[in-house]
Amino acid sequence: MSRLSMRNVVVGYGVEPVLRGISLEVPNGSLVAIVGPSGCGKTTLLRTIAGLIRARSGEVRLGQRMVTTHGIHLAPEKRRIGWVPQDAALFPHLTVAENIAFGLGGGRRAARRSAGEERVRHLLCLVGLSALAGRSPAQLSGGQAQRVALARALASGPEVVLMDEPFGALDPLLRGELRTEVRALLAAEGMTGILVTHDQAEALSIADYVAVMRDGEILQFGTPTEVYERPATPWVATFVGESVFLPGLWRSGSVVGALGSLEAEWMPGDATLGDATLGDATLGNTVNGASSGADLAVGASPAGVLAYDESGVRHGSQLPSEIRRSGETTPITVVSGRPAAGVVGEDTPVAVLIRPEQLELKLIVEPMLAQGLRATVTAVSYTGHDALLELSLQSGTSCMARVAASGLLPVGAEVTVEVRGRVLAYPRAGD
Ligand SMILES: Nc1ncnc2c1ncn2[C@@H]1O[C@H](COP(=O)(O)OP(=O)(O)OP(=O)(O)O)[C@@H](O)[C@H]1O
Repeated sequence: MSRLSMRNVVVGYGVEPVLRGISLEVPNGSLVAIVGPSGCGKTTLLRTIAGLIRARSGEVRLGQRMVTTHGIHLAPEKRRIGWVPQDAALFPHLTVAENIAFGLGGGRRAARRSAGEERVRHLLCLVGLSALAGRSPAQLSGGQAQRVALARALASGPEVVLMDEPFGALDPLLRGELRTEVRALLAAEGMTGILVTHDQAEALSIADYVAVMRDGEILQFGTPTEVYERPATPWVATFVGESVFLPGLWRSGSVVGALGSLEAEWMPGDATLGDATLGDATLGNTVNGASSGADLAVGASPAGVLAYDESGVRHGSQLPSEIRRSGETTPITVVSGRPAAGVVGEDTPVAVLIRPEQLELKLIVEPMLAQGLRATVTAVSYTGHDALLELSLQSGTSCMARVAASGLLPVGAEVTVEVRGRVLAYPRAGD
């Protein structure tokens, strides 16, 4: 069941929309991380859910309640939303317990009265601050203040807790600790959370689902593993993690390029696929009654990319962003796709995604005996637990490999390179 559902939401401050047809289904009790470059609309998305800004069109549903739709805009205080801002924003003249009680509603006076209530004591205990109930915010560390802000947001038992960069101002160690705590707290209260973060690693490590935004659109919504291992587009791949893209040629199920012949999977990507490409795709959201996970066929023609349902009815004209039926256009997200065997033309130029950890390196000790593809280490970026090595392949192509710090190799080392697992092949725009 979806706790939060958004369909086709368009929001803007001026003429140009900032959110351009957002559709999102957040399952009950899950934690969703929203990532995307600065200015792409993450905070605007949270503000829209909270009702702090009116949508121009589209629908927002919280649980069973439609809170935004044509002509309807439920006031923020009636939405049962908890909000955790970046800087805690506690009331300086209220104690810790009173700040938490403020979240129960009724204003400051009511907060002073209800500071000793069972619910407040429970929340103080939940965030580990029972001993500091009587302190003023000025006497708290940054991490403690954020815990109070979280408890305040949870106080009224909201349907959804929105968190806008809640750990942004904290040092990395505390950040790590607090995010684990927040996840546990939301789970303990059975609440649904939406977290905006600038830290991709944080998003991938704590969220049940990650939404990757760019220019007011959600490019991909999926589990951290789906988003990292099967990014919808090359841009998403690069945004969520270290990526190496190498050119190659598609040969029915494999790609031939600088790293030899690699087993590969075709990804529909956001570029034009060329003529007569047809394959399967999985719908990432709910559209016109077709539920999340429904199978679609994806095709491409010179006019654009098309989607078909099981009965062969054409649904869309511009995947992955829209689906059309009976003249109505609904945004969709295709979370996976692959061509029917043999349909992508042989020797179609592709960009191959390789994650640095997919490259296995072996130091060449006996050059005469070494077999396979060779490379030279040209730079080392040491991060403590592991390191990124830049490599120059025999062909002159550069790529990157991640190795454990214990397997660190010096600049100039000669190695053989092998690719672990399947690689992803994206159509190369403009070829
Ligand atoms: N009150 C406002 N009035 C006019 N434009 C605004 C307003 N708030 C935000 N914007 C614009 O809307 C766009 C999206 O802003 P938003 O704050 O939602 O982005 P963001 O992804 O949260 O960015 P960041 O990661 O930097 O916090 C930006 O271009 C911003 O300049």
